[in-house]
Parts: sequence; structure tokens; C-alpha cells
Amino acid sequence: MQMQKASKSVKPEEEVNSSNTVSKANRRAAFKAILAYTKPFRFTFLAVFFCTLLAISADLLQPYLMKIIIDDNLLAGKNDFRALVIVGAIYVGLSIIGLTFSYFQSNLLQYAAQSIVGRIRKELFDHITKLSMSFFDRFSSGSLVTHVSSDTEALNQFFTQVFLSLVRDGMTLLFITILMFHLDPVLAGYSMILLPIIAAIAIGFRSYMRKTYQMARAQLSRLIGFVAENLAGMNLIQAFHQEKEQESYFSERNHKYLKANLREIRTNVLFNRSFDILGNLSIAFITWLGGMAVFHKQMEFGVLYAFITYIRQFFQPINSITQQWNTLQSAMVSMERLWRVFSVKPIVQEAESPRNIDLSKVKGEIEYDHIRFGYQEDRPIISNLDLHIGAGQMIGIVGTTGAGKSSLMSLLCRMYDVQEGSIKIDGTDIREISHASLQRMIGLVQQEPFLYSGSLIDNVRLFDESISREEVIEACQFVGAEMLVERMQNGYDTHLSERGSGLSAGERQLISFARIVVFKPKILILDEATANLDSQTEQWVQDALQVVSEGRTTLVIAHRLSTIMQADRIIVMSQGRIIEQGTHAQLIKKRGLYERLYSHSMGKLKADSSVS
Ligand SMILES: Nc1ncnc2c1ncn2[C@@H]1O[C@H](COP(=O)(O)OP(=O)(O)OP(=O)(O)O)[C@@H](O)[C@H]1O
Repeated sequence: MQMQKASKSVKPEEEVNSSNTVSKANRRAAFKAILAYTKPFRFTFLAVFFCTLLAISADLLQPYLMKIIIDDNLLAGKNDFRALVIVGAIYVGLSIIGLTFSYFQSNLLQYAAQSIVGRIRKELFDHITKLSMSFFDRFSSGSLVTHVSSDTEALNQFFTQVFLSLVRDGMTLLFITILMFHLDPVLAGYSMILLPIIAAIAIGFRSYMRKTYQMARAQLSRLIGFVAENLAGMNLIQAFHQEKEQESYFSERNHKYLKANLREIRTNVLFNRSFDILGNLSIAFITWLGGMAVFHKQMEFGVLYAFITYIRQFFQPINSITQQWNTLQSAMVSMERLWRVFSVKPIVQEAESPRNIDLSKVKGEIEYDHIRFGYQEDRPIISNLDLHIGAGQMIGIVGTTGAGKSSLMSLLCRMYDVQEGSIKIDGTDIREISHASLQRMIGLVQQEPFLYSGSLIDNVRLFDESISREEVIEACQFVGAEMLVERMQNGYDTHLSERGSGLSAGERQLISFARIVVFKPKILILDEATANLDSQTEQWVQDALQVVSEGRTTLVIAHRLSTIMQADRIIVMSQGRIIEQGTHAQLIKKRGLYERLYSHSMGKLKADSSVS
């Protein structure tokens, strides 16, 4: 990973901020890191350089040939038809050479640029998937999508537009200057006076255009952000009848973008037309000077013709180079943003020599030993917590909202690391166990299990082709999900997606249970669904939990206490501490928080059933 190699002085994850401030040092480092990716393509870039050289030479020789036809043939009165045909044939030949090498240049450059950007995109995705959860707490998924899509695309433009323009237009300018001095040094000298004036005007105009461009981009990202937010929260908007308000916010942003866009387009048109006028004025000036010289027999007409053609071609590369400024700016910002993500090192690091554990030998005993943890170092949410869970036990975890139940489970999966103390599985500190082994040991059934875009079969086996279709079907039958499958239009081949599959939280959990059966982890964590399940699905989830927890250490974060009444032990949490523990009967007798939570849930249950 070159981006990571290039960023030796990597900041820890906490220090990375997601603001858009870009320091010069960062830009330089980012630029260096990106350049490292071009190394394998250095010969392709060299070939692009030579193709450009040949294409430009062929194009620029054409006016010179016309000068030869005019001065040495037509005006010299030779009427040498054979020479005329030869020069004409060379002219056509040069056009073909120019076109052919332009074609190769474009293709080679696109190949190199797409390959480089494709590799960066892949490494970026691989890198993001390895980062710890604390990174995702800070970076919004929207900004990461931008990094993977738009920022890498800006890099592509850097290679295919900025780089090409610098090479092609830079060389064109150089060659035209040489040819003009060769044709007539005095006229060329006058033209060179015009050059800095035109360049200064172009640069001034472009910096104004850059501002209008940035304003339009800012309005566009505001608009996109607004749409993304609205789509994600559409259920809330509709539930609270906020459609009208959101429409008016959208109209306001839409109008601002429209205005900014029109302003940008107006400035663009104004600049291009002003540039044309400047060019024409310069041509008029040179034509007048050259015309006088031809009139006084100090210059041949063919030279003037070629000169005027060259000066026309002179403005195009200047315009093109200044146009690339915007692309260069956005590419630099994108490079820096990509570099910032590549620089992040996962806080949860694998041990130097991690232990690979044989899954068949795992018993599933868990020990939380004097742990302390906080999402921010100085604000602990769990302090000095001890908990021992015997292998194969079923533990229910209940408590008030924000008590730290989910955090306790996240720590066991090493989504975060404890700040003090340790967590052990079968006596081994989980920080010494390899990530792969730990992942295989623990199965997680979340409150809202995530479904991938794919068939039900693939969602159960998580696209692992080594698990057969029959194994998946068996697992679904084992957890009692076949009733759910029967209801689906295409059975096991029904296409599911993250949101639109129309499955309730409980039904998603059944699919998650089937995953557990297929992957056979020794520890099962279940964050029970809070959503109101219909009684049928609730029964399925209960039954599935019974069969899946068999022979596994099972930790259930329970929102409905009925789920865990049969647990071997129930742990009651409040404000990051365990305040009570015991069986259901013991805790009821104790008449503490659990008993209050239980009475409350029973009361609610009675109220619900009397309503229905
Ligand atoms: N990613 C996070 N970043 C910062 N603080 C967090 C994060 N996740 C949780 N917290 C905070 O940590 C505390 C414990 O949260 P946690 O989700 O573990 O509680 P919980 O008992 O599972 O709550 P609930 O029953 O409501 O899901 C809460 O104060 C919560 O606001």
C-alpha cells in the first residue's frame, strides 16, 4: 500500500479530523504518495510523451508546408506541379501521423490513469474495511462514499486532463515559439510582448472563475447532502408530516445552486469570448505589422501566412492550461483527502504475533477483568467492571438506556479496546488472538441485522461459496425460518437488499440465526429486536434462540424480559456498572431494578393485551 508507506508519520485515529482544512505540508505529502502509484507506469507515460511529441510536430509542420507552397512555388511563379503534389501528399501524410499518434497518446494515457485510479480505489476500500469502529464514529458514510467515488475520479481527471494539458500544451507553446522565431525573429519578438499580457489577464480572470466554480460546487454538495439526509430519514419525515417543510428547504437550496451555476456559466462564457477578442486583436496587430513588412518587401507572403496560423494556434494552449487550474485545484484537495484517510491507522491493532485458535477447541468461557472503557479517553462509561461467564452459559443483560450493554458486547468483539483491564476468552486475552480467529469465535445477531444486496442463500452464507446451498437450507430449517422462506416469492433465491426487502427486524434476525448455524461460532451475542414483532415472528425468534444457543455461550441484550427469563444468569446494568445479577427468580425476590423493570414490562403487556 503505497499511500500508507508514504505516510510514515501517521497520526493516530483520534487526531484525524474530518475538516477540509488543507495544509501545504499535507498537500506535498499527498502529492508524493500519489506519485508513487505512477511508478509502474513510467514507461507508459514516456510513450505518451513521445506520441504527443510526434502528434504536435506533425500538426505544427502543416502551416510551414503551406509557406513553402506559397513562397517557393505559387508566388515564385515556378508552377512546378510535381512539387505541389509531393508537398500536398506530405501534408496529408502529416495529418494522418498527427491523428494516429493522438489516438495512441489518448489510449495509453487513459490506460495508465484508469489503472492507477482503479488501484488506489481498491486499496482505499480495503483500507477502510480494516479500520476500527471509532473511525466510523467520526467519518460519515457520505464522506467516505465521496472519497471512494468523486475523489478518485478527480485523480483520474488530474492524469487525463491536467497532466496531458501540461505536456501537450506546454510542448505546443514551445514549438510554436521556436517556429515563429525561425520564420521572423522581429515579428516573433513583438508577439512575445503580447504573451505575458494575455497570460496575466487569463490568470486574473481564472482566479475569479475559480471562486464562482467553488461556490457552485459548495451549493451542489449542500443539495446532495440534503437529499441524502432526507432519503435516510424519510420514515421520520413522513411520520411527523414534515414533507412541506422539507420541500421548502429543498427549493431554497435548489434555487441557490441554480443561481451559483448560472453565475459560473456566465463568467465562463464571458472569459472565453474575451479571450477570443484578445486573440483577434493580437492577430490584427501582427497582420498589420507583417502586412507592412510584406508591402515593403521585407517579408515573404508565405511567412506571414504561416505566422498568422501559428499565432492563432498560440492562444489555444494558453487557454487550455489556465482552464486546467480548477481541475488541478480539486485534484489536489482530493489527493489530500484521500491521503488523510489512508493515513489513519486502526486503533484496534492485531498483536505482533497473534494466536490462531483452533475453533473446535474453543469452550467459550469469558472473563471481563477490571475493565475501564470510554469512547473518549477521559470520559469513561464503564469503570472497574468484573464479569465471569462460564462456557455454554446463557446470560441475559438488561438495564436502563445508555447503561453500557451494547458497549460491553462491542468490547468483546474488539470493535474497540478496553483502556484498562482485560477481556479473556478461555483464559487468553482477546488482544493476543488473531482478528480472524476472534471473528470466527463470535457470532453477532444485531437488533437490525444487515442484509446485503443478494439472494437469501448468499445472505446466509455471506457470499462464501465453500458453504453449499444444501447447508444453508438445512440451517434455515434448523432455526425454523422455512415458514418465512415459503412466504417469499422466489424462496431461497429471493433477492434481498439492505432496506427494501420488506422484512421485519424479527425476520432479519431469523436470517442472522441461520448465519450462526452455518458459521458455527462458539459465542453468540444477540441484541434482541425492540421492534414490535407479530406474535408469530416473536415465537419463531424465541424458538430459534433456543436451538441456536444450544452448546454456545450466549449473551442476550434483552429489551423484552420474557426472552431471558430462562437464562442461567441475568445481569442488570446501570451507568456502566453491574448493579444486580442472578436468576430471574433470585432477582425478583431481591426487589431491585430488575423487579421494577419486570413489573413495568408485565404492566405494559397487560395494557397492550387489554387494548387489543
Ligand atoms: N459510538 C459512540 N460514541 C460515543 N459515545 C457512545 C457511542 N456509543 C454509545 N455511546 C455512549 O455510551 C453510553 C453507553 O451506550 P450503550 O449503547 O453501550 O448503552 P446501552 O445500554 O446499550 O443502551 P441502549 O439500551 O439504549 O441501546 C451511552 O451514554 C452512549 O451515549
